[in-house]
Amino acid sequence: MTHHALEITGVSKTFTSGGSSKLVLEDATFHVKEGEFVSLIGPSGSGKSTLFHLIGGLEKPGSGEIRIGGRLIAPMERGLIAYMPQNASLLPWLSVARNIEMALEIAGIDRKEARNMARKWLTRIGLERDADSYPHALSGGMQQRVSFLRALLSPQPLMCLDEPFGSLDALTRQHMQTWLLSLWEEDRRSVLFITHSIEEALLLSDRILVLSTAPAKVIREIEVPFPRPRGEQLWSDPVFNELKREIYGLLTPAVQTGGRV
Ligand SMILES: Nc1ncnc2c1ncn2[C@@H]1O[C@H](COP(=O)(O)OP(=O)(O)OP(=O)(O)O)[C@@H](O)[C@H]1O
Repeated sequence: MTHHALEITGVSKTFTSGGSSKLVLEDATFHVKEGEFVSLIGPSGSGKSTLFHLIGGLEKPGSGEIRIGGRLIAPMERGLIAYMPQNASLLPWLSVARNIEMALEIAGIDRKEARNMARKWLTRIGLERDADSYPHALSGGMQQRVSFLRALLSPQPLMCLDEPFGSLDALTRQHMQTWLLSLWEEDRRSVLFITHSIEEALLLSDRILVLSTAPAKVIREIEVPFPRPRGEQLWSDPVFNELKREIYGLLTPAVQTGGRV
């Protein structure tokens, strides 16, 4: 029997602090198929990062089930996803090359082979000359590339990317999107991707889940119809612009609150 890469069923989460409590996720239910690229788009504070923390075992769900590769995960069970947080999470005391080698060694590759592979990959992403630098010496875009590469080379079949390009300037972000797309289209890992950019979601995803304000629910599911490989030619596709308008409409406050302001 084949399993989905990720299945979230009826997941709720309430945060309690200082005597007050906030329901952040209510009965969240969705899945990511094997090899599928799914984006979550929703208002700020709707609970997207919280969802990732539950999947990654950093927080405990209040109720509901999370299955990764068909297996029900225990609350706070870690190590089952390749995770890339909002800010590049490189180990500052290791060189760029060592940061990559570590991901490979964790995947069970021996040190010598990891070293060769890291050099090869750094050359592929145009950072061969930075292999021995420390992360702080790299620009934000370069750090994000290394951080993405670490997630890509991690052994877990599901990658969860939390707004990986949010802190980059518009031009670097566009380069990173097409770069990620070309790498991803080669081996099609299962991806759950958080973004605030409608264009980014349309360019990258097979499916987009639009979330409501907290407590977050999936208010619309959009199958993105464009064939792959995709590229910047999409920007001028009329269907792209139609979908963009539709999602934009779903994210306006009036729709989000059901007419209540
Ligand atoms: N550990 C925590 N304790 C208390 N409240 C929390 C905690 N973590 C998150 N929250 C609250 O849960 C809500 C959802 O936060 P979350 O970071 O998941 O939203 P988000 O959709 O990822 O937002 P953004 O798009 O701005 O990154 C927010 O109101 C936040 O303040």
